[in-house]
Amino acid sequence: MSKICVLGQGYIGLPTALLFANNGHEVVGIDVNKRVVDTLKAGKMPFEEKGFQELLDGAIAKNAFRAKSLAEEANVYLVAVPTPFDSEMRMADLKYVISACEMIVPHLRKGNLVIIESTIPPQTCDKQVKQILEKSTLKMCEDFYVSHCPERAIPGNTLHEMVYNDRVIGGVDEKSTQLTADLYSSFVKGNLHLTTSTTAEMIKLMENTFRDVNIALANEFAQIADDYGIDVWKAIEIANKHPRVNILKPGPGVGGHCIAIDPWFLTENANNSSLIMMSRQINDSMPQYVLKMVKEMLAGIEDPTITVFGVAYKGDIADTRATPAKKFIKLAEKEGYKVKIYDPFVKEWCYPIMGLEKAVEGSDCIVVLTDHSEFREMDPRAFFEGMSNLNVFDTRDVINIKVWNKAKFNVKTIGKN
Ligand SMILES: NC(=O)c1ccc[n+]([C@@H]2O[C@H](COP(=O)([O-])OP(=O)(O)OC[C@H]3O[C@@H](n4cnc5c(N)ncnc54)[C@H](O)[C@@H]3O)[C@@H](O)[C@H]2O)c1
Ligand SMILES: CC(=O)N[C@@H]1[C@@H](OP(=O)(O)OP(=O)(O)OC[C@H]2O[C@@H](n3ccc(=O)[nH]c3=O)[C@H](O)[C@@H]2O)O[C@H](CO)[C@@H](O)[C@@H]1O
Repeated sequence: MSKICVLGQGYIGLPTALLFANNGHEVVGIDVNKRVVDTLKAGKMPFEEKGFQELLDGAIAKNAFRAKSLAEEANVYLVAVPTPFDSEMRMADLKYVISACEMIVPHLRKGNLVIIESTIPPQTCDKQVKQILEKSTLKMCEDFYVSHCPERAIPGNTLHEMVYNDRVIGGVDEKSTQLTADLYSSFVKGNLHLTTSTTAEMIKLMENTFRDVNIALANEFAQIADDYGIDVWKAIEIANKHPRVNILKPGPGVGGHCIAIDPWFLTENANNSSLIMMSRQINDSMPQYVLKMVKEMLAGIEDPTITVFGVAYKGDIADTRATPAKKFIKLAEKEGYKVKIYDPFVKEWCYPIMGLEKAVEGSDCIVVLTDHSEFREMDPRAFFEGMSNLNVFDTRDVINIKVWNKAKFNVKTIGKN
């Protein structure tokens, strides 16, 4: 059994802390946000996902988890704080990782293990983390151990993937790797892949960059297909029957906490990363492309009102971080459109979210930006009466075109025009 201090009680740190607590360890969850700590102290989850509350209840019942604001002595420190993108410098902003490591320094003792789960640029463990932790006067690899164990669970299915995904474990030396592997084997059922810290840092970024570049390719294919008047979705489906082809889906752009950010962590120190940067640019330009297509549909309508269906960054979750919907809405407003929003998952956002009927009232066009399952099954005859014009533009190929055509909608889909 280890005593583990987990710094950062967010989407990643909290479920990780609870998995350790439910599997034989004593865990202290540390967060600088008082609201998070108070909510946990009251036995409640600060955010919702499948299975989280049960895991918290289990950890509390075992007396294996408590939350507080300041770090304390432990055998293991696990860092899961944000690593946002500094858009001005085009670099990872490591201020939270640095402050978390500084919080550990006064408590660091011989034999301790420090694990960074936050996504970090290559060599962060070997350079910045080492430099800060050695302020304790202890020496890395002699007195204390460090590893990077990147988190690769997908939002929406976090718990399952935390337990069943393979894990990459990269220590700054072999002992760090082994200590970390022993610890994670207490709850991980996937394989543990042991490597160096710099390789582990690189692997995490490569995975998300691969996805970003693949989506950029799909988005470019969609625009080419629009020029030729063919259906890119069908074309991708058939191309993917090839045993060595796997093209992802086009859409309104790439959102979320990771895929739109992590590729930049690879470019910050690279001599040549033009493909990665170009892919970022293509994905970031998709809201403009969607607006161009919507404008074509609305030609001739004066002062149009549009209704956005879905502002979550992807389907069936309430997460709006870095959602491409925000850029689309800003561009549409700049164009002079009145924008109303419906999202069955998102309850509060920087723009007001309306009930379905109110959101479509007086609207000239529905623009589907998120692939929520509800949109797949939707029959517009249940709510379209108050609309001024019957147009729908689908950026996710999610609506049932036959059903919408029956309701007399003019339907357009990205990559299908
Ligand atoms: N969310 C995901 O799906 C996901 C998946 C894989 C990897 N990651 C990576 O994991 C890391 C954490 O992401 P997240 O989504 O959990 O972030 P989050 O914003 O949900 O939570 C981070 C928490 O850390 C706290 N914090 C900040 N500085 C602190 C400090 N010095 N000490 C203690 N707490 C501190 C914040 O108050 C916040 O509650 C990031 O590097 C992210 O890129 C996230
Ligand atoms: C390599 C990988 O799998 N990494 C995952 C990823 O999780 P995520 O939720 O951020 O990832 P996605 O589901 O890819 O969504 C991102 C955006 O891309 C859009 N999209 C997606 C597929 C597609 O075909 N066409 C699209 O347009 C989608 O709508 C959304 O806006 O990063 C996490 C943190 O590092 C990882 O932990 C997690 O494993």
